[in-house]
Amino acid sequence: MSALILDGKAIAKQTEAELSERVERLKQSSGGTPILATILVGGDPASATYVSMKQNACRRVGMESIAVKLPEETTTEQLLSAIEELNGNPDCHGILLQHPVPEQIDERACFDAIALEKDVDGVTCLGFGRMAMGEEAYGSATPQGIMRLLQAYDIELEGKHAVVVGRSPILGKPMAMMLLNENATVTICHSRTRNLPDIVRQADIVVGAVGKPEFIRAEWIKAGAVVVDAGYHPGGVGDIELGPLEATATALTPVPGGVGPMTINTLILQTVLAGEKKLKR
Ligand SMILES: Nc1nc2c(c(=O)[nH]1)N[C@@H](CN(C=O)c1ccc(C(=O)N[C@@H](CCC(=O)O)C(=O)O)cc1)CN2
Repeated sequence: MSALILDGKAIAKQTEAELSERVERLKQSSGGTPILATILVGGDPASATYVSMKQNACRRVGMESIAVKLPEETTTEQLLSAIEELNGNPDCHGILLQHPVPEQIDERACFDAIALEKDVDGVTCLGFGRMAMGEEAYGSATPQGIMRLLQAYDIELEGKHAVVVGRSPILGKPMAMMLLNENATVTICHSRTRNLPDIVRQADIVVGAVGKPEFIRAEWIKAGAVVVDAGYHPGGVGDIELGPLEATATALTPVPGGVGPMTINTLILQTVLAGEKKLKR
């Protein structure tokens, strides 16, 4: 067996072509352009890279972005007031607060200050709750990107046992809810799960979302499983030991070029949707 490669880079590129046309049509019909505000707090180099990748993606589809850059010593109150200003800015359709923020900041309070209609990165509790209940909401960008990637390759989810390893607020938890909403049977594992390899061995679909390089070993994963790796670590490795799985899995997301590009693409797609809602009148 040779695993089908779920090529996030290719799907994102294809979607960008469609989004460029939508943005152009919106400009023609309304005179307006979808605008994403990006907020970067502090000097973490990886975060700065991801934010500039998001701004570049805005440019590629003809959108604009507003860059807010705040110093390392920013307080929760200062960040809340920057978010409030963007909430009240009629030209801004979506707000991205790059995670992680410096440790003195109450990140949850700041995420939750983002107005629901501008939460195009899907980080608010309100958005999460609505998504989990099957109501309209923008999904958290990485798990929503994974769902879009699985859908693009017609991967069946109904009745399948999905094991999500990781329970973070913007990845593992929403991932589990999204899979559940598509009628998968979902197990969420985490750092205190006992017998992790035995649970992973039962999975038809494995999602690695732990943030530790190659923590999930290839030998834990049964032949024929669908393998989704949401990790990205220096050296181009993810959370799963992917090498041997190329010969045994049904399908897998590569690192790089799998989930990462879909994360950014989903943020852009959801900002276009938010722009369309505001500008198409
Ligand atoms: N507010 C948010 N913060 C963070 C999120 C998020 O979705 N919202 N996700 C991650 C980081 N992230 C986006 O912010 C991200 C990470 C990696 C990639 C990516 O495309 N990686 C490439 C490889 C990297 C490279 O080329 O340098 C790949 O996998 O192909 C995109 C987005 C944490 N913070």
